[in-house]
Amino acid sequence: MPPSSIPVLSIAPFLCPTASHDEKADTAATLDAAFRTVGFAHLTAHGIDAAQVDACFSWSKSFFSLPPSTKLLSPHPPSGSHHRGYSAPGVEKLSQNVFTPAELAALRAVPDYKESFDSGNPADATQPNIWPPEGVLPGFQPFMEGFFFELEGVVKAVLRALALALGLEEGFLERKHAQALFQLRLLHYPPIPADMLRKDEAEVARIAAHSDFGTLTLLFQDEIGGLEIQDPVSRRWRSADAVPGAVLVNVGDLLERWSNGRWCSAVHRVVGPEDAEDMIPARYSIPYFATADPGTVIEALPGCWGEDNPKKFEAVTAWDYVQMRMAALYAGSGDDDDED
Ligand SMILES: O=C(O)CCC(=O)C(=O)O
Ligand SMILES: [Fe+2]
Repeated sequence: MPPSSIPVLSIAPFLCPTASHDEKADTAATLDAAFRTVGFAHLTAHGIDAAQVDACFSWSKSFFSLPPSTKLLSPHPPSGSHHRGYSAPGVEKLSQNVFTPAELAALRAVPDYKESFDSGNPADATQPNIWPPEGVLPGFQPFMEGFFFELEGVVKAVLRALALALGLEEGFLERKHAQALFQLRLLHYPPIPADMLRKDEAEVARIAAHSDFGTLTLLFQDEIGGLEIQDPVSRRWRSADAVPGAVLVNVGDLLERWSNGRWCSAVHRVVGPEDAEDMIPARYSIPYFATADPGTVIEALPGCWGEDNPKKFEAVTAWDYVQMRMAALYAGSGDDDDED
């Protein structure tokens, strides 16, 4: 496994009102290059206090440590289109590290061994938040609502950089995300026997290889590791461990389409850490999924097509695109997978 070669760049020029045009242009060009080749970048100077990120991980641990029956008081609805609340991994006794043959068999039946809690913009009427009942984890809801809006600020800074990279007016992409119908997800991968996650003969993944649906995803992860990104050209996997103080950002499928394939939505997965022996420890991560406002028409952006580079995709609204992807995801499965 080659060491991570995901570019690390400061997004500060798009958060600082006094940044010069040259500083912005440099950052925009670096981000553009990263998204054209890797589809991912580590962003430093993103403006979110380390203490806030730590606090979010603490809330996540507190939530997932609740008894299963308490977590299920804020259940993710059975439909795939309302992405809020708690989704269980489908096996019981999550917190135990002792696996009986029956439990191992149950584990094998679970494609992605993880549990999650999703929340979104409190103003999103189509997907209302589903919080734990009053008295369960006081302070959790206000923290998540505040953190949601902090992360919105980072997404918007990235969108300003991307617009500039295309020679567009800086607010062009940001305005297409004005409603901020985004999704903040807490993810917990419980401890699991190491041999079940061996890459060659993996029986379950922490999260199977996939690409994200929307425009951009931000990701904070703990130090356990295991996130891998597939190189879009060579198809080789490279590890994408956390860079202290940075947030990872990646291109989603909608942005790949919108940019006419200029920016790549790279396939990624979470596997067991390489040096794990008997048990792979728990892992926590915090993805934040951004997408364009539902009525936005997604067709090749200016600067992404021309005579030598024709439009590759038909125009579609952001809403229709998500519906189309959801329909494909849930077709025939009859279950409630929670892919983003
Ligand atoms: O847990 C991680 O590090 C990655 C999560 C992810 O890729 C996703 O939820 O889409
Ligand atoms: Fe993902």
